[in-house]
Amino acid sequence: MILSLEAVTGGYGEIDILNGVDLALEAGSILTVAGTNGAGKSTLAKAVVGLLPRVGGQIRLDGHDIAGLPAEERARAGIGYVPQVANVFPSLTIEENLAVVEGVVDRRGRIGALYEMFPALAERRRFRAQSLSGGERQQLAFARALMTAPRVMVLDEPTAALAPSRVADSFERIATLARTGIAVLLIEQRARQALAISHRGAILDGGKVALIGPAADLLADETAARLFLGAG
Ligand SMILES: Nc1ncnc2c1ncn2[C@@H]1O[C@H](COP(=O)(O)OP(=O)(O)OP(=O)(O)O)[C@@H](O)[C@H]1O
Repeated sequence: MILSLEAVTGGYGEIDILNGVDLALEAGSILTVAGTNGAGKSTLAKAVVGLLPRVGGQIRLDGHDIAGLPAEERARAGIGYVPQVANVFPSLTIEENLAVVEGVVDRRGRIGALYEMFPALAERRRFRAQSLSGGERQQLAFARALMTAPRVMVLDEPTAALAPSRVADSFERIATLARTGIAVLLIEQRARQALAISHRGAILDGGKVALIGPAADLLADETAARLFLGAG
């Protein structure tokens, strides 16, 4: 397992939002985390990447406990993150947004590879990020996270800001990413579509994993479907 969580707790103030989460993710696989609003999905993403003020339990990357490391060190260790609200620098150009990412080996080569993966960004490389659509900004945030060649990508609702016509493309890109060996922790409201490209799925409820298993089993599980998967 490239990433494993054991009895992870944590929250923002006194109250725990995560109440003992156990999860494991294999290299090159996609694990979808679904659940109702407020279940703690974004909080879980923050716990993994190091942005939650208070975390307990164990978070292991390649067997090493990283729960005590600050976000920059987790990024350096191989964890990429695309938050729900795309974090790009609006006044910088697309190329500058990629060029300013720290800790990159072979910056030119990396930017070239990412332009191949995101042709829309390549076309607009000299434009400021503020001129991009929501979906393009998401692509830029994605590309920024990939600059450091992460081994694990944590994606918090990557399709939320997309026009419906772009959603399938985005899921396809995520599937491609996993085929390159990157492990993907995918937080999604569009649970059915996300599970369709995932190896495993977990349902978070009240800050705990209520159900976990192969994605196909979750899709076929009537209780999961009724309670958690919704129409998406
Ligand atoms: N920065 C914060 N400070 C305090 N409480 C927060 C903060 N962010 C989230 N919460 C609370 O933590 C709980 C879980 O929120 P979280 O965003 O993790 O849920 P979620 O499952 O991602 O939901 P959604 O799908 O709506 O994003 C909610 O009760 C929310 O109000």
